[in-house]
Amino acid sequence: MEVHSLVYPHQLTKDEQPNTVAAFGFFDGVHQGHRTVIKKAITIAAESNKKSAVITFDPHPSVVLQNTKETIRYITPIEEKIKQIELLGVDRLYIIRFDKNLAKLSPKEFLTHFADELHITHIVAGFDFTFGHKGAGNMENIHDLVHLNTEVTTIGRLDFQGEKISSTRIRADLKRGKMEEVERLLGRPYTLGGEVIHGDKRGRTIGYPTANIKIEDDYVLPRIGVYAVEIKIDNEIYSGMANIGYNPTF
Ligand SMILES: Cc1cc2nc3c(=O)[nH]c(=O)nc-3n(C[C@H](O)[C@H](O)[C@H](O)COP(=O)(O)O)c2cc1C
Ligand SMILES: Nc1ncnc2c1ncn2[C@@H]1O[C@H](COP(=O)(O)OP(=O)(O)O)[C@@H](O)[C@H]1O
Repeated sequence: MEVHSLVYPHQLTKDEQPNTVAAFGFFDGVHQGHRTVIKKAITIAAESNKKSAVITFDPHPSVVLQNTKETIRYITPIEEKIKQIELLGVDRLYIIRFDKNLAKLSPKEFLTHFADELHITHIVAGFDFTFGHKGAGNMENIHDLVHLNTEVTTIGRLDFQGEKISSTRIRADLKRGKMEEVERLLGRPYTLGGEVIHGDKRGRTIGYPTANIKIEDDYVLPRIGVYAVEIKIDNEIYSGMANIGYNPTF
């Protein structure tokens, strides 16, 4: 997968880009709803002999729009999101930096710059996707805003047990430790990654070799507790137990 990080205004031109079908959205979690949108773009691309792409943003719009000093946490911080999107078999990923200038673009300007000028001739997004200043562009008015030759496919709402599958719902489930539900909504087990660092070397003395994982990316962590886990080290999978929390005794 080719990954392109773009800042508005980008310098790419239509002639340099392949004819592309792109899925648009923030895609935090790359959950079942997101996968349906992305897979649709891949299918259309294969049928029409075009390249498939995902257009996403970083950081989350709320960082810029609400001017928050709080660290925003993600189900899939950007590196994890890249990994998950690549696993779906997407040809190209465009990561657009969400900043104040981007937020000012009208829906029409947004489409001209990030669809037409990237040679995107087919846009795929979910029923509730919005774009442009104050989210004024949506999947209804997009038909009046896109280039005449650009096609649009809208994916209907994907539910689980009568409720929309959404990043907000998954974040809430992670915080409550409802990991089975998280897995169903994501379509895969929740994963996080980090570097193994030295601890107090206490575990090995009681028969449990431990790996202390330093989480540097901004993950939404599951509720404090002890979890059954699988650990991947150098492409080898091990079964284990993980403690998310503190050392109350030491
Ligand atoms: C089987 C097992 C039981 C543990 N029980 C406690 C405990 O009762 N209180 C505590 O503060 N930490 C407990 N720990 C956590 C350790 O203090 C330590 O944080 C952990 O093993 C990772 O660091 P290490 O590199 O020193 O092994 C336990 C760890 C293991 C593997
Ligand atoms: N449950 C769903 N069903 C259909 N499309 C969805 C669903 N959830 C998200 N999408 C679509 O996926 C893309 C990314 O959505 P985003 O706003 O990041 O998701 P969320 O609603 O999970 O916060 C958008 O095009 C959005 O419309």
